[in-house]
Amino acid sequence: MRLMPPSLPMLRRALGKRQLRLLPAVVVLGLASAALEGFGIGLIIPLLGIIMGQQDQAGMAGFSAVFQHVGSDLSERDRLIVISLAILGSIVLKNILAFANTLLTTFIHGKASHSIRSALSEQLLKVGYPFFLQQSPGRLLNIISNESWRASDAIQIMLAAIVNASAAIILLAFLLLLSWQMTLLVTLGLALVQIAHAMLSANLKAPSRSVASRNSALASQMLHLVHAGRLIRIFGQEEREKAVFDQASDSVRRAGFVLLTRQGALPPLTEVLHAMLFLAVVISAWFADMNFPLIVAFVILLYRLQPYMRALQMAWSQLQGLSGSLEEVQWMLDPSDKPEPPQGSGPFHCLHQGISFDDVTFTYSGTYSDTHSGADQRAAVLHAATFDIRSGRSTALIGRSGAGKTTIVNLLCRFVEPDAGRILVDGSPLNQIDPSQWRKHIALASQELELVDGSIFENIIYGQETASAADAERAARLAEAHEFIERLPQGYMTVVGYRGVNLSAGQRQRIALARALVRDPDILILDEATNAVDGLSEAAIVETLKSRAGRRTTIVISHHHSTISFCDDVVILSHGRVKKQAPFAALATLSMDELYLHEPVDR
Ligand SMILES: Nc1ncnc2c1ncn2[C@@H]1O[C@H](COP(=O)(O)OP(=O)(O)OP(=O)(O)O)[C@@H](O)[C@H]1O
Repeated sequence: MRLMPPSLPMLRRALGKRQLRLLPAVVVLGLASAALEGFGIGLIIPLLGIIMGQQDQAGMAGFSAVFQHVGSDLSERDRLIVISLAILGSIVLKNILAFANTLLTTFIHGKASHSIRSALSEQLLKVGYPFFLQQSPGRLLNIISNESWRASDAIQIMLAAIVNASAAIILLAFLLLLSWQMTLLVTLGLALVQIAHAMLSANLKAPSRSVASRNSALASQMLHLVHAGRLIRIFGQEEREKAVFDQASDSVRRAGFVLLTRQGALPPLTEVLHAMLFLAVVISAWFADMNFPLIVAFVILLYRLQPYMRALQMAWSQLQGLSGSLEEVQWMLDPSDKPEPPQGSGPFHCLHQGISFDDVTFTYSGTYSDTHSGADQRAAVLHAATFDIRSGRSTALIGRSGAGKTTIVNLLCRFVEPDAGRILVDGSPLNQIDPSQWRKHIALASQELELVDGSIFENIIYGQETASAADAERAARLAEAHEFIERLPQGYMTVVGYRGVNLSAGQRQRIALARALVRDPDILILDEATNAVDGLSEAAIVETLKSRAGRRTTIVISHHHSTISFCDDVVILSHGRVKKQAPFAALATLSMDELYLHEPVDR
């Protein structure tokens, strides 16, 4: 049985140093309002004494006798009024303090929730790119959109538990001062109830995890419906997809039902156990021949204690019920099992001689599902690749589909790192260069890089915020995009929509190319960057690139002869191996198919 609530370190981290410093104030306010409540209830002893004409202190000792003394030098009438006003005053003050505590805990909860979401987004931005190749997007979406909110709920539950625990401690102290024997009985009873509660709560972890994993699967299904709208319709898969979605949704319902029914059994059970305890105390007090006002004060205190104790015990089971969500959030925030971001701190100012791949071997690591199904054995996609990309020249990377061209781009941009071999930049290992400095000198236009949901202008200057409207227009002209942008009713201010859905594929590509060109990069990488552009526009783009070749290092990946026609060098890849590197002029007469089939060089 766990004595600590689950994922406490994660919650502590979410609270942060500043919010943790506010926790003592929560405790003090909780203690003070409970003390006022206990004080008010204690004053019932003299109040009842006056009403019942029972002014003697028979059966009273210590603290209860102190209460019985309150206002004893006043007349009976005045004493009644003063004690009543004191009771009312303590109730008003107690509620003011309770409200102040609500404000404080709400503030802390809001800050902590924000800090969880912010930490999640930071982790997503910081983590090494292979993380996204390994993890299911549905799982990540579920953690950010669902589980993070549940983790926030856990913080609220914990804060409420602190307030309830403070109140319970004070009320127990008052009980102790009234009668230590009876309090011992109460404490023993409460401990037994807590043990029963903790044993039953332990059953909540498994269903909680099951809810979290089924929610991930449902989120994947939702993503699929959103992204595959055309695919589903053209293949007439609506009914099948509906059935798959309903199954995923129903599976969440079933897992949730198990969790909620197990959780739901706890409050009635706790209430019955508390009622039994309450009656046991009343009966014992009667047998012990306690003074009547004292019994009343004790019973009222006990009655007031019960909701706090019940809330504390429910907090325990609620935290257990949220353990699946907390574990998911904790997993995402934990950097220890995540791919590291690229390292290196060396400066990079500009490319002088060139980039060399020296015996580079690379294998994509398995996805999350592969790892879990034991199918983590992947073949290398680059085998001891050795070739040069010379500075100030244009190099074409060609090869059949799956040959490893985009993988080379991923390695160059440091999205992934070689398993063996080295990539050298002007003779220095790339992995020793500061990745952000390196990437500042690269611009990538690729079929996979999406547009952001904003205007065309925002898309062109993305990552180059200092660029002016004139810069954006110049880049758009180079990318053969200016003409069509001008024809749009809102011109450069046209909103492209999510992933650029409002534009054609060729228009999207030209904007992506303009986005790369506006950076005026040292190294320009075009990975199938114009394959959806019409022939005329593509020819014009190639002409532009040709006229500007020599000003920068350009790497072009394409299956079209015309697109690579301006290149100085060509690297031919086949099944992850470099078959040949040669000046393009020497092979320019060969068709793409002939180039792909080119005989390997002897090494
Ligand atoms: N994220 C990934 N996880 C696992 N394997 C991958 C991943 N991305 C690519 N691969 C594999 O790596 C190999 C090379 O892929 P790559 O995308 O580099 O090929 P390519 O030459 O660019 O192909 P294309 O011309 O079709 O774009 C392929 O066999 C592919 O299946």
